[in-house]
Amino acid sequence: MTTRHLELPKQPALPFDVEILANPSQDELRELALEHTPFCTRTARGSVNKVARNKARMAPFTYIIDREGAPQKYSHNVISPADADKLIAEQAEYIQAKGKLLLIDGYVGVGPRAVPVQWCYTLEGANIAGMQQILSFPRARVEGEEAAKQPFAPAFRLVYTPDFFVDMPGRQAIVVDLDNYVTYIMGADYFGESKKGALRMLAKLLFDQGALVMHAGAKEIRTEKEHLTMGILGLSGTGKTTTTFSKQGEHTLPVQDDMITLWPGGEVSVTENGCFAKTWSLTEEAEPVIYRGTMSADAWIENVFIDAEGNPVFDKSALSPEDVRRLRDVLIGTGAPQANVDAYIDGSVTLESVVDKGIPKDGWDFVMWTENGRSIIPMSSVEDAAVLETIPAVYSLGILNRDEGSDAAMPGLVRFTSPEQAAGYLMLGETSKTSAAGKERGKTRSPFTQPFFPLAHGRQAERFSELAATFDKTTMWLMNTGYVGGDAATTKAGASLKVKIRHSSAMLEAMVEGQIVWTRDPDFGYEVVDVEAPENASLLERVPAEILQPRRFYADKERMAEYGAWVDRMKSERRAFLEKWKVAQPIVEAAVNG
Ligand SMILES: Nc1ncnc2c1ncn2[C@@H]1O[C@H](COP(=O)(O)OP(=O)(O)O)[C@@H](O)[C@H]1O
Ligand SMILES: C=C(OP(=O)(O)O)C(=O)O
Repeated sequence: MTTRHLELPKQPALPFDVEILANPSQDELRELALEHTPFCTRTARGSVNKVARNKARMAPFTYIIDREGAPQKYSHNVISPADADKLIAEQAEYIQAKGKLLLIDGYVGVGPRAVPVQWCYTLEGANIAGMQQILSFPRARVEGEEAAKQPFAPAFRLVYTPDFFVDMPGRQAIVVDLDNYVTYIMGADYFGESKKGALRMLAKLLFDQGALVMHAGAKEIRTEKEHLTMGILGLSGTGKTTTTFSKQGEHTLPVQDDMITLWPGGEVSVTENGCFAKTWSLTEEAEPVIYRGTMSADAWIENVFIDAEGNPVFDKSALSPEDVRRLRDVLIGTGAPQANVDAYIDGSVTLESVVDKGIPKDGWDFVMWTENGRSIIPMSSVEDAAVLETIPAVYSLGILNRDEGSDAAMPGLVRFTSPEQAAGYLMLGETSKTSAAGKERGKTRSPFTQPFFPLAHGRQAERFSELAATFDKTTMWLMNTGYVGGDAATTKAGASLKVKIRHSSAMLEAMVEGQIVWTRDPDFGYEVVDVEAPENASLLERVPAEILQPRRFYADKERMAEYGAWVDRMKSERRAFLEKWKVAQPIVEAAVNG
């Protein structure tokens, strides 16, 4: 297969008359961060942690410049060119007044489909620059040593001023210029805006060139005969990173944990030279690569709780009044109301009075540490990583749905029976909201699990259908990485089941090895593991039958009425969602009835 080279836009010269600090070393960036980034400290392990105001990406404050007066073309909020120009001019004044700009030149992707990107930060963003330098591919690797000494010609630019507050909702704005491939980030201080800023523009650029950038991890599967790629889509927090790094026998090599690009013929290209991993409940035993990377001296971490001795703590939840006293300046400096902080310290307000079922009331978020702590892990520390320049074609594509709640009835593993059915479920992008999505809980649907796809979401379904028609035989599947019949609160009492990482890994392994005997689900027409088939006995030793077929769980617990209500509701909600996006009728029918 010949790889077509990309048509790339070209950025004009930098429009700022300031001192440029171009491509400092990691050590220099660490020193700059410790000096200029607020609430950035060195941990006892030697790593650098930043406590940020934003604990997640801010979709409501992200605006695409709409030059045609056609907001329906985009999936994000839009902003008029005049309003955008005003914000961009104010940001330029801020940069002039600061007098210095840090540049990180690098690539999104590697090999012939790599896109050159210039990330620009005022000095308070030095930690973000340090993290971004690791996740981007270095010029020398893409261009070769000699060419990398020549002036850089970026196709995309990001201008990131974390502490420049604007007169907009939330005092922040992420302004996306998809016509000129520049993103301006003002008043946000979360690293995810930096990486997703470039990846969002990549999604537009490559969509126009016939591909689909997917919110998906990937792993390479090596059998004696073939090398193949498995793509794993999922909303934030559903398990892409965990599944990418879990092992299925000795034959799986991690490729990417967040975004891949799918091309005609099932060709795959990569985007990042590492990952921005979650650290919540991290243990060495369950996630050795992420744990060791996070604990290493040269790690960049964000929003991780650091104890009084300077050590990272990954399962911190409620803060005690003593914790809050110690962290008073950090908490107030990152947005906690001072009066509330002091009332908590002096004991006039208690945890129980401001937290309801684990969710803090407005103004009291600071009493519960965020579950969206993060760490940057370079691909170079992933010992068994695949060769990223040459990724084999996709042969297996799945979607993760972290189901949760009394009506969590998605089977542990589903195999789709037609490309239309798979396209429908990908378009539905179902999951239960996770910590990474902020305070919101409950079921959500996000087309292709990709809320930051900038063009109208329906276009993802169209493009996917076109691409799927060019794939070789590709297995498409869904895994529930959450619960059956309940949530964490009900699992201990046996009223629900948790789909554990080892269960998911066992199901994936059996599927990769082609060992599973399937049976048709009577309600939805997709296939599930046949728990009666003797060929599936070894999988059943590792995964409960009630996870493989949740209908059995509801039957055992005499909850079939609930199960029946779930089936009816899913059918009508799924149909309504797909019809709202004007998805083609054969896809709607295949997703609803099989
Ligand atoms: N069955 C499972 N599969 C994958 N992750 C699971 C599972 N059960 C629990 N988890 C936990 O859920 C979280 C998933 O997060 P992560 O893999 O970072 O998601 P993503 O990369 O999609 O944002 C991890 O903390 C992981 O330990
Ligand atoms: C960083 C993000 O994605 P993920 O949680 O999938 O890493 C994000 O959506 O901001």
